[in-house]
Amino acid sequence: MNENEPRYAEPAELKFLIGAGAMVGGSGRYEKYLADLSGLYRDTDAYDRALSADEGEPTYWVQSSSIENGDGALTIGVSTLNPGRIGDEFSMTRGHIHGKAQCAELYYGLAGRGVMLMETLDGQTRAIEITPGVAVHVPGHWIHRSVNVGHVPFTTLFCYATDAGQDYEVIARAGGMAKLVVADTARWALRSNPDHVGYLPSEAPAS
Ligand SMILES: O=P(O)(O)OC[C@H]1O[C@](O)(CO)[C@@H](O)[C@@H]1O
Ligand SMILES: [Fe+2]
Repeated sequence: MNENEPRYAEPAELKFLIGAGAMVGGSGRYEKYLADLSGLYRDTDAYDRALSADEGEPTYWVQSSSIENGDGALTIGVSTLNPGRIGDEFSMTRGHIHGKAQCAELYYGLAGRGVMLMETLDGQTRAIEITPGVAVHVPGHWIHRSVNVGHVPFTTLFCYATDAGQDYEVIARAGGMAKLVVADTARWALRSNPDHVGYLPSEAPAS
């Protein structure tokens, strides 16, 4: 280490502008647009129609604070997912399992109404609704995806180990997650994904 480099990371103050789905004080930001989400929704005709009517707003955006690296470091941030439907599936994130599959994650609802859809490689599913004040503690080894089942942007605060990493291939190889979150008289319901061919437990990212 260079002797002029600070020995410790500088603590960060993070301000959550909840109505705006924004965080001040972070170090990174990315957006995902509908065009980036090809193959995510089962109804490809509905996806193509939505894409041709798309006005260029991101489907979701993520701001985060990562102030150190390596063992023990945390990434903290805010993720905002716009409402909408493609066919009868609600607007959702890509979903992933952590590259270090044993790493857990916290999601805390700040605004809107969403569902955290979680699945294991051996075929278990859980779906927990998140509204402001509700947190979901996602354990290691669970694939997870946020879904906006409301009418307004769904914003969560998240926190995970910086070196956890995200693996998107496990879902892609399985033909999507096992369950879809679809519109229903009870607002939302789970339905089996006809294209899902099952996860292979041996496909878990190396931990
Ligand atoms: O990485 P995905 O699956 O596109 O989803 C984005 C969400 O997951 C996170 O990457 C955190 O794991 C957040 O940034 C955000 O809430
Ligand atoms: Fe995650």
